[in-house]
Amino acid sequence: KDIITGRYINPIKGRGVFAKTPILQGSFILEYRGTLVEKGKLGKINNNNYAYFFKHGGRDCCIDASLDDGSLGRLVNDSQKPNGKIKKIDLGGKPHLCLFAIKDINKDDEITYNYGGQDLPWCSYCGQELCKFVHEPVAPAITGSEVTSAKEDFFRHKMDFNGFLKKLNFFSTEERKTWISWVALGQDLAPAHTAKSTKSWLNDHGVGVLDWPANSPDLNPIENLWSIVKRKMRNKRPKHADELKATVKETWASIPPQQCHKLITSIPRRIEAVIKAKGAPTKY
Ligand SMILES: C[S@@+](CC[C@H](N)C(=O)[O-])C[C@H]1O[C@@H](n2cnc3c(N)ncnc32)[C@H](O)[C@@H]1O
Repeated sequence: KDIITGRYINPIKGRGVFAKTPILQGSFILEYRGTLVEKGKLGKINNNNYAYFFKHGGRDCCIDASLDDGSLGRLVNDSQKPNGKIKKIDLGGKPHLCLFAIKDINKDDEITYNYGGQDLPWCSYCGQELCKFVHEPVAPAITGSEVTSAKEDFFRHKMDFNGFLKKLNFFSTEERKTWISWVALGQDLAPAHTAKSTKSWLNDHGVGVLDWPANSPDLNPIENLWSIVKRKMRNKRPKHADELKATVKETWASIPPQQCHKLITSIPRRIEAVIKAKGAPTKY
């Protein structure tokens, strides 16, 4: 941590790792730390942004760094022109994923390595105007537990859709479409959602909408989330509309991201249950 630091970059890229001092080619930078998960248990790893898959002794393994333990390896971003490379080092039979500098790195440069995918969502904007934005920090440095990523906030529930769109106002319409194409809006068939004006607004703004079967709240984890909010608010007695709004917001913000994550990862089980019940109601 003497030579590197974590820093919030922007709403799209989230956080990243930067050099605090020049780092010479060949130097050890950090270890990608987390929980080692071996074959047989890989199915239990939620497909998260912090899982590093690799082979060890011919077996499929993964370092699951989804738990924020304050280590910086989990914050290193992907690049097609990286200045670092992960090497697996065996210590007493246990693999360690170590990041080394593959070129001289200047102070304040972002540390990156190639995740190994050509079709990762952010690869599509390479070389475009948006690329500059993504590589230029726009926010002041925030470190430690204060670090938040607006994109994660959005995905994990804290930011509402309008907030997300506001952030997207940085971009041209075309660029916006690229980013919005990462997400699809899941909404039921309530008349307000299917109204002509809503549909044309979503269409004009390039927002994809998931196909949604009628009468299927058991497929939609938002229903469980709202029911948690309602339960938590049972004993609250707001006196007027503004107080009600504030209480809903406060209750919503008190739901830990893990709870949302749990609901999201239940989707495959929900789908299986609905198929098994041939479309009839399930326990969800
Ligand atoms: C291991 S995390 C890296 C740290 C992450 N930026 C954060 O704030 O927690 C991997 C995630 O970072 C984001 N990411 C990594 N490289 C990126 C890039 N070149 N452009 C945009 N987002 C990137 C993606 O959301 C990816 O799933």
